[in-house]
Amino acid sequence: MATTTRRPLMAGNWKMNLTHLEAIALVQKLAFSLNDDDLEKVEVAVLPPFTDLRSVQTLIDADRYNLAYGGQDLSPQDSGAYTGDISGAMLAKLGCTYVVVGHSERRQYHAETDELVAAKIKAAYKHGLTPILCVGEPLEVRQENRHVEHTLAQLDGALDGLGAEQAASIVVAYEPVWAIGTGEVATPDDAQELAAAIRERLAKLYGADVAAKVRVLYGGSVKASNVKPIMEQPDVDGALVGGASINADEFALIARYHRNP
Ligand SMILES: O=C[C@H](O)COP(=O)(O)O
Repeated sequence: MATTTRRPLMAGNWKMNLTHLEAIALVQKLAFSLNDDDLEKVEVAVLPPFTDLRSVQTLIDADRYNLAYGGQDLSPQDSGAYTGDISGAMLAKLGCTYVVVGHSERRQYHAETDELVAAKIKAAYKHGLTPILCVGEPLEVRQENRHVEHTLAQLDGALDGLGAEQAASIVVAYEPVWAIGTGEVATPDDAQELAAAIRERLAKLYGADVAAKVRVLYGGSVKASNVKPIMEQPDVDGALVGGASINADEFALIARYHRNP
């Protein structure tokens, strides 16, 4: 496998939390908790609800914070009669770098299929956004020891029709559903097993050079107290953090995990 230096990404998925005023307070606090050295070592991104994005954009631009941000979902369509949906063009106009695609909560509560996830990934690239593609198995699949094949099938489905040039910049988040919001975190070995399997599949699909560039995150009950051993795994390049990311102090500690003893 080709080796390359991948800058870790710590992305905070706020889910359906925080008003735009609370968003401003959190981003300010987060920015003050991280120094230039932290932000050189680790890329830090926030993924607020759509209603917060304009405020987050204005604050980050005005104060020149070295923080990235993005949306939690996008429509596969460019525009039109799709009530309640948000297009990639709208997110791009707000200065978003990232967009989460295929989160298990979207798959569960909005019946998102792999086909739809693949279409959303293409829409993200069309509008210059970097997808954070979420894959991962539910508890019963893990209990049947089919977690690797399940997760790789989701990956194959999501990447269907995607070229190597675009695949090289995707971010893949391995999120075992049983670890999301449950307090039950995967072991560092579990995270490494799937991160390595994802990279291997990317190498098979796109070649070793592409696979070596892709950042693979772990997500599921990440906290300041458990992030370091997960980040020490060779194929884990960051974390997609849910609950702990809406507390600025905790998320800052996660982002500067490298300072922890
Ligand atoms: O997107 C983030 C994941 O769903 C993890 O959420 P959590 O950290 O609350 O378990």
